[in-house]
Amino acid sequence: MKRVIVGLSGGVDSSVAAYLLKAQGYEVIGLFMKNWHDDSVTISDECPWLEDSNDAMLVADKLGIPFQTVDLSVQYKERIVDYMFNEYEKGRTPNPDVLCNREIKFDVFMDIALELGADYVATGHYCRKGTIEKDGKQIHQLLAGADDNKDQSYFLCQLSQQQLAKALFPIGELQKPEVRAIAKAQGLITAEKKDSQGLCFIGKVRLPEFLQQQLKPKEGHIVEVADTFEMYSQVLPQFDSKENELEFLSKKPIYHLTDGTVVGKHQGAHYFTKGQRKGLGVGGTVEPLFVIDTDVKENIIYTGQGKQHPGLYRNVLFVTNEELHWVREDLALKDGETMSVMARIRYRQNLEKATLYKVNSGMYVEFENKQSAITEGQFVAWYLEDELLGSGVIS
Ligand SMILES: Nc1ncnc2c1ncn2[C@@H]1O[C@H](COP(=O)(O)OP(=O)(O)OP(=O)(O)O)[C@@H](O)[C@H]1O
Repeated sequence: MKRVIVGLSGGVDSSVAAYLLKAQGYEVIGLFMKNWHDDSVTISDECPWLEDSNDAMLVADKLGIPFQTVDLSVQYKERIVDYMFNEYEKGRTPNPDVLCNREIKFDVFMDIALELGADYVATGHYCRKGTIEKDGKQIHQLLAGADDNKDQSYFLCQLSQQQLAKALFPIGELQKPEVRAIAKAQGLITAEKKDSQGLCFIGKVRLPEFLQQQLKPKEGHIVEVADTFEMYSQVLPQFDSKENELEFLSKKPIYHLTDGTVVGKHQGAHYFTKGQRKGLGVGGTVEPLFVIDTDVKENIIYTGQGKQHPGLYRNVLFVTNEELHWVREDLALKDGETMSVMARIRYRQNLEKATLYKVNSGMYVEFENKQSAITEGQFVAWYLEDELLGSGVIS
């Protein structure tokens, strides 16, 4: 009998994942991980981890499976929390959920599971795994979940073939209402529990409060840039190669204090992210202000009025070789090669038509349509139909 360790979070999805595996005849063990140490960064009294671990235990009890808790707070602090602060400090916007899967759930947690004799690690993610044969080798595919509204393949975009080989996603073929119905029919106490917010570690705490614990406030200007501001010189230069054109288009414009009007003050440019609307505290404009860029060195936030402000839009982005990852290693582009794909630059964004251009120093992603708020530090992930092929950090 194959042994599976399920990451039981105390939510409905992993509860049902555990139930399904047991029904399929696996030997199932539930494992809850504690990510927070009470004296590391505080995340308010509202943090529900105790309640969650209790729910996970009750689910395991109901299903009649063994249950354990592991404390991964040290690794979590090193690999996720510190990285978060570092990235924000540099003016980039990290994605802790993607990282948590690569570094914790499918690494530290997976190693513990394998030591406990598991053949597989299962989670309650809405995605599917496919396996194909190519040149006599087994290749694992990361496929979108069947529920379009819930697909979480994006969060797993940094997984490797080795990690996928040991992963199972038991609820990937189901729709969320079906998952809830199963939980209800089985009398699992998580059946009606609200979905978690996505930010796997922040719990109920708000991001600005979290960041303020380590990043010191520093007053600076908020500048409004007019939508007539020339982002690029009016006449595009003549490009002698596609690569030069892509390089030019992938560069964000560099704004200066004098490129707009000072309209307010902020408490630290590193608390803000591109595309952000809330928290600027500047009223009286015809349309709301959006952050179009942050300059953490000069501590200035550049904003523009309205969602359509040209400063928010670009259609080319770049990923360095160091931050380029192929789930499908066998399809990795070589220098000079291109590929037509569908891509997204954030979770829940619709897939958009794009072309990948591999060059010596990294890879360009050129979208057919301009994208709003392409943000440094976030992940771009590319797909062919419902298969996620690879991903990279936007640089
Ligand atoms: N504290 C935890 N301990 C063990 N596994 C976890 C924990 N948090 C998340 N997981 C695993 O990762 C999966 C995805 O986590 P996420 O935080 O996105 O929750 P979710 O999609 O709301 O799922 P759920 O309803 O199971 O909480 C979970 O289904 C679970 O298998």
